[in-house]
Amino acid sequence: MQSSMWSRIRSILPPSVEEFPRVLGPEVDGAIVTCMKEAAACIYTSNLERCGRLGEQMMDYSWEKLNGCNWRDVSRDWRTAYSYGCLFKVVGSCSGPGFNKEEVLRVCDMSLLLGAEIMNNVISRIIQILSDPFTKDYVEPPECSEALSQKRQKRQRDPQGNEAETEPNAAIPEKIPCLQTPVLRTETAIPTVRCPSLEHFRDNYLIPQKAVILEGVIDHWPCMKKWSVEYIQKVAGCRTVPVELGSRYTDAEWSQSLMTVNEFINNYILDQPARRGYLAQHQLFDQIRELKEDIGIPDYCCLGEGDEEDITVNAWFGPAGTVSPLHQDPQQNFLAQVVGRKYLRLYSVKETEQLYPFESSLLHNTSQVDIENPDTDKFPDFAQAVYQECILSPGQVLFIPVKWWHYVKSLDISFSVSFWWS
Ligand SMILES: O=C(O)CCC(=O)C(=O)O
Ligand SMILES: [Fe+2]
Repeated sequence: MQSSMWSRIRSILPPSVEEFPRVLGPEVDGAIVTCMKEAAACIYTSNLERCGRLGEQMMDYSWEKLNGCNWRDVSRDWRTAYSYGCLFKVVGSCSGPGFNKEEVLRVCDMSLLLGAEIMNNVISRIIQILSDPFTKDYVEPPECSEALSQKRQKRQRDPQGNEAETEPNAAIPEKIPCLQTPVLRTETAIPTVRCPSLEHFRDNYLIPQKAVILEGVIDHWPCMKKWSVEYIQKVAGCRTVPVELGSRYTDAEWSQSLMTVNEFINNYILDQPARRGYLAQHQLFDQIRELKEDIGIPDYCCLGEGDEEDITVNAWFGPAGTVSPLHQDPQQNFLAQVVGRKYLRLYSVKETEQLYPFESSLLHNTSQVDIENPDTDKFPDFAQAVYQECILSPGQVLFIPVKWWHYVKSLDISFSVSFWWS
């Protein structure tokens, strides 16, 4: 069984040990450099079990370096060493007995999430092989199938309590309530335009920096028909992703954790746990190619000066009730709503003083005000700040001008995709 998987992985590795990369950056200890040389040699002497063990050692050792300081200070050399460790471990696991696809995928994802790109994206290419149903030892991961689909129910309730037939792709379980839909005032409503021309959008919204909801611009994206909790589980269930735990990132007890999409969905979407979980601000589409094929890039991004590769595409997937506290970002944003609804409140840059940004450099782009329950003694000018708001529904794309403050709360199980561009 394993031989097919291993032979496909072997075929994308360099043909001889001489062609295997030898160099790790100068910051990496000599012991790890030696480990790497030996592990590489093991591939070509078919000592694959030892290769896997050495990979594990490299991962463990580099792990300490990756976690010993702030993420932004972690050296690229150590991230590279970590990824080589992952590669060797994968070689050991795919070639030996007891091959466990989920475990191998987990190691690959750890490399994508924490490591650096190595050998022309070899880890992503291994993931492709693992995900290819025509590779002989492909097995449907148990968590991705039967047991979970049985957990789901066929009907949903709207906030008023009326029963509605669920769309075939909605698959929202009945026990997850939707939040009460806020009632919006017409004076504060963000305007909506249908398929504006590039020039119209540029002249009326981009240049004057005005928020607007675009309609009809993502209807043709496959995600609009395909995405549901069930589909995400099918395509990505066994993949490891970062999840934010806690009500909001400004809370003291907020943290982040790595878990599989199945664990996230079972524990934080299908169940109602004490802590909220949110797969937030993650570049999921760089990690999972199949999902990237379901989305596009809004045409209006071409009005920016950057190239398409400079656009940061983030996934935001979570239950009803996720909150992104009032904050601003340094780029223009198209927030595309694919599944469920979100309430958004926007304040222009002009209102900044009345929003009381935190003073620390880490949180200076975040307001101290809890906008749903503002402390008027501490933040007396907040009530005067002028805002706009909307309920963003599936198929709508909100343009949030650069540095505009935004507060976001999901009203249903929700999946949005944001495009940060300049
Ligand atoms: O949807 C959310 O929770 C936050 C989205 C956001 O802040 C962004 O796209 O910049
Ligand atoms: Fe944001």
